[in-house]
Amino acid sequence: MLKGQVVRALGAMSGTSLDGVDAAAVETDGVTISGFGESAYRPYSRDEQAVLRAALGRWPGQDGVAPAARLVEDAHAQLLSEFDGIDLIGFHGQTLAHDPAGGRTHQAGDGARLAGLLGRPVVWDFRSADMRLGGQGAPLAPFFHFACAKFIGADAPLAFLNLGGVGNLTWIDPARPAPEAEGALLAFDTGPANAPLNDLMMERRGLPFDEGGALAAQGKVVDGALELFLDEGYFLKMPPKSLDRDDFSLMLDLVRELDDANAAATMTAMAAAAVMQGMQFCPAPPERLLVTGGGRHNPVLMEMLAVGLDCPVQPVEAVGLDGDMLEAQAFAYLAVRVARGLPTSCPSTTGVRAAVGGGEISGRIGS
Ligand SMILES: Nc1ncnc2c1ncn2[C@@H]1O[C@H](COP(=O)(O)OP(=O)(O)OP(=O)(O)O)[C@@H](O)[C@H]1O
Ligand SMILES: CC(=O)N[C@H]1[C@@H]2OC[C@@H](O2)[C@@H](O)[C@@H]1O[C@H](C)C(=O)O
Repeated sequence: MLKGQVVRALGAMSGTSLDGVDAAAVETDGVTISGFGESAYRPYSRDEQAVLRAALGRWPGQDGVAPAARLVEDAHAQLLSEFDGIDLIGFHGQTLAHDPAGGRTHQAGDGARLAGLLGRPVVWDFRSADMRLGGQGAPLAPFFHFACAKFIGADAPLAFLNLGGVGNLTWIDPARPAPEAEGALLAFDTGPANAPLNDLMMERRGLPFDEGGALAAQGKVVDGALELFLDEGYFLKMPPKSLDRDDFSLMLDLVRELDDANAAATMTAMAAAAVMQGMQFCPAPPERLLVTGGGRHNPVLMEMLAVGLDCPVQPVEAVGLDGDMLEAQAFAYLAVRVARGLPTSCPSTTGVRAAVGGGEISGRIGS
């Protein structure tokens, strides 16, 4: 791929919430974002979710992993075949397990098979190269967040917060020349965000999540629970650092004795508290916190952040971005960087020893 050539890349993400696949097109040369294209979503059915859930925490070769991977590939093939005029695909796959301390991570889905099914080049396995060089393998969206900061014309430090199943924060100094430049980025997973609350809703109410924060709004945050939660060593650890979806499944125990509304309020407050704790690591106060991911649709969570932080907290829509598609767009952008041999992570985003480009390319990329 020629330097400076703008291509139309399609990114696809199947997130830790296991709700479905997001796909979105981005026009970019791998450095500058020229524009955003169409997007689409394919939810997983309840049966499909059960297959994925059964494979959570498992590694390649273990029971239930092969059917989960095939399901992920087929769901992507179905969704991505709807797009026309695509030069390159960035395929994240479905994280089933993530063990940064053990140096391994598992995203189900074979990009080579997907490339064959779609007849298009696919960049995939974005996290392994970073881990081989001592990195956490996550988060990887920060280089894209840096490009977004440039795209929106930011000229002072700002932060992006993704409230997915897990939360992740990227602090950015947009005055720096490139994302891998010293002092341009600091990134890490803040803690659990929606995943434990979703698990609580399923356990107590048979619902996938607390729509609009309605249940949490009826409850009270219980004294002492936040302190116990924040006692976890993870929150004191210096970034970079990353988490697996279920690293905090014990959180449910902290609210076991509470009624449904108080448990939901307390868990929502825990997600907010993890972010507030994380914000203290920012090298300089961000001018604003731009929130992406499904958690920005939860007004109770957003209000807790707004009250607890001393900078404006806004959904990314405030700057014209699409918070439902930012992660899919990130993998479109990262795919182009991989194709061009540019780095996708650096010491301050994943703890990797040196800036590195991660990703395998299947299929032939046009010039
Ligand atoms: N209207 C809403 N009210 C409350 N919460 C919501 C709403 N819409 C989405 N969410 C929350 O957002 C979650 C989905 O977020 P998102 O799609 O960003 O996660 P993900 O991409 O799967 O996760 P990750 O970023 O960790 O990979 C839902 O599971 C739910 O908890
Ligand atoms: C191992 C893995 O899949 N991690 C996800 C997860 O979901 C949110 C957070 O934890 C983040 O670290 C990452 O995803 C985003 C897309 C990232 O890599 O930036």
